[in-house]
Amino acid sequence: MTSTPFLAVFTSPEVQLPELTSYLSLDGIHVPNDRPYVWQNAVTSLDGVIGLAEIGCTDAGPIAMKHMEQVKGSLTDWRILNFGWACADGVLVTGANLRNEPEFDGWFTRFQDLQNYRQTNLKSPDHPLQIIVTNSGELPLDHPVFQRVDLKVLIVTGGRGSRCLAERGKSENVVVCGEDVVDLRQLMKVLKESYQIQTLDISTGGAFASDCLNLGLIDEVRYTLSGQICGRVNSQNQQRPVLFPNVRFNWVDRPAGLGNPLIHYLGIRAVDEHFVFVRGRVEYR
Ligand SMILES: NC(=O)C1=CN([C@@H]2O[C@H](COP(=O)(O)OP(=O)(O)OC[C@H]3O[C@@H](n4cnc5c(N)ncnc54)[C@H](OP(=O)(O)O)[C@@H]3O)[C@@H](O)[C@H]2O)C=CC1
Ligand SMILES: Nc1nc(O)c(N)c(N[C@@H]2O[C@H](COP(=O)(O)O)[C@@H](O)[C@H]2O)n1
Repeated sequence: MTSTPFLAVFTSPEVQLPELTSYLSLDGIHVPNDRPYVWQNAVTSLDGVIGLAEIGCTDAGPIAMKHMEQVKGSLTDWRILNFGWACADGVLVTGANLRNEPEFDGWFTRFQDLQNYRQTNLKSPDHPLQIIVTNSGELPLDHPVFQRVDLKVLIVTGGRGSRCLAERGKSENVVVCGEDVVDLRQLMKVLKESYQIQTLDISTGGAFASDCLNLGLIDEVRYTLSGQICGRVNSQNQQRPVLFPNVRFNWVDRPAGLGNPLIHYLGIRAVDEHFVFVRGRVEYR
């Protein structure tokens, strides 16, 4: 078993496999009986912004400072995210991911060393199942993720979304979980029981992830804390998307027996002066 220091510095921004496996080891995790083991991955500014939402840059890249060549830690963030995709049986994204990233052709690792790790060490299929969750059914059906023959894609929706998709001729690989909107507990159960998903990466924005947190469905978080402070609105005075828009700190509304999420930090990493990387187990106190 690899040693997993609590606090450490990555020796290079292009963080190599031994340091990735040490930081993000899945040794000893407990996969619940009724759902996969679930982690969320996100990059966030210090004030909780996960996308600038400016015209021409609706993705997460600017928060990770991907456009700034001198910021080496953006590569580390990208490697950590890609390592999660390499380890997961399924990666879950939302309609918003597809609408905001019309050119991104799938949530699978782009690095050959991580792909080799997936296939040789984990003996997993070439790519994780691409799980796209939508309530409205308003998906761009010409998105590149639907064009790749090497990717298995599953759309999960409720009754409303399935009608919308059917009207547009899409019923293949569409699963209905819930009545009008998606029942997230049922979704997780179906992924485990019908699709054999033991490990699930949630690479969504904050709205979906915090709905899952509210229901106690996330076991682990992997956050890249970017040194940026973005402000809550974009140049058009519209709210920017944030990491925890829906977490309700209202004990009365919480499901019976489920306390508020509390992060128990498992590992903290640094690489250059712009980012801190944290991994934590979610406890529900
Ligand atoms: N910094 C980061 O790490 C990341 C940033 N992003 C960025 O975040 C922004 C989007 O964030 P955010 O608005 O929070 O979006 P989310 O990714 O959380 O997606 C919201 C959409 O997800 C679907 N959805 C939300 N909750 C549920 C639910 N309970 N059940 C079923 N479907 C649900 C709906 O899709 P529909 O409308 O189709 O019904 C909704 O519009 C984008 O700018 C994106 O680029 C995205 C991923 C990671
Ligand atoms: N943690 C993290 N770091 C980044 O740099 C990210 N971009 C994301 N977001 C996820 O990555 C997908 C592709 O994003 P880009 O188009 O490269 O910005 C995006 O769909 C999110 O799932 N997360």
